[in-house]
Amino acid sequence: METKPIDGKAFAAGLRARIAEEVAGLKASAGLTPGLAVVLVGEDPASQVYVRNKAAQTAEAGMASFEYKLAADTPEADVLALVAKLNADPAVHGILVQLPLPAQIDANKVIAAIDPAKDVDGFHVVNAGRLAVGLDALVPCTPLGCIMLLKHHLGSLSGLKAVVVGRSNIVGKPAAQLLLKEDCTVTIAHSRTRDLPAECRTADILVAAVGRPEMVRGDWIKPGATVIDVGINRVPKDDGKTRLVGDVAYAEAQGIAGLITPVPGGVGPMTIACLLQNTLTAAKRQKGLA
Ligand SMILES: Nc1nc2c(c(=O)[nH]1)N[C@@H](CN(C=O)c1ccc(C(=O)N[C@@H](CCC(=O)O)C(=O)O)cc1)CN2
Repeated sequence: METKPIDGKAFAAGLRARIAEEVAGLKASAGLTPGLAVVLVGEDPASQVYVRNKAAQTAEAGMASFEYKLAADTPEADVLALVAKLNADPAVHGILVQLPLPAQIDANKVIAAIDPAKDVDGFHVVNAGRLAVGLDALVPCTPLGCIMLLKHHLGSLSGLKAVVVGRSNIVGKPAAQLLLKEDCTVTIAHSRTRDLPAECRTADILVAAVGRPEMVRGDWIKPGATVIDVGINRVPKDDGKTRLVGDVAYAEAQGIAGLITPVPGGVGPMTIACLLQNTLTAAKRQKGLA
């Protein structure tokens, strides 16, 4: 069987172009410029790259970008004060605090302080709860991107068996909720799941979001299944440099999976494109335009 790669980079570029067009239309018709504030605390190298890319892609889409870079030893109270200021700023429609945060800051407290209407990460319990009960919500960007890719390539997901490996609040749980909303039969598997390989082999759609390099082996995949690899793991190479691998052993999946997202170039680029989509949605809702 031929295994086809899902080109998330190209899909994300198309999505960003459509968002930019809508932003231009909103500016012209309603005088509204969506604004996104991104807060980075500390100097984690990967986070610095993600935040830089977020700011650049926000500006490219014609939105207003507000960047806040705070020192690694910033007290929690200062981050909460900044969030309160951004909540009250009418030019800011979306607020994102880059994760992970330094140890002195409780991420749950910071997320809880964000106005749910501006929570473009979709991590606030109000948005998680709204998603769970089927109300309009701001949905976490990475799982939203996974569902967009799946629907684009498979059409209807109704009736398909989906296994999500990983139960994080950021990816695993919302991905499962979104698949359920698409009428999939969903299992959330994790490190304590009995016979994880056998569970994975039942999946028409296998979502790997565990953060462990190449944990999902080729013989865990049902022939013809669609594999969505959310992992972004940096592993050492022989020459002392590093390379990115996913949570799925990509080479082993060849000839077994029907479709698979590569790492890099699969789910990753969808994260920022969906952040822009959420910012546009948040801005429109705040102005009563959606
Ligand atoms: N507040 C948040 N923090 C974090 C999130 C998030 O959604 N909200 N997700 C991740 C990091 N992330 C965005 O913040 C992110 C990860 C990966 C990519 C991406 O484009 N990956 C590329 C490869 C990039 C590389 O070379 O390192 C790909 O997979 O092709 C974008 C955004 C954690 N924190």
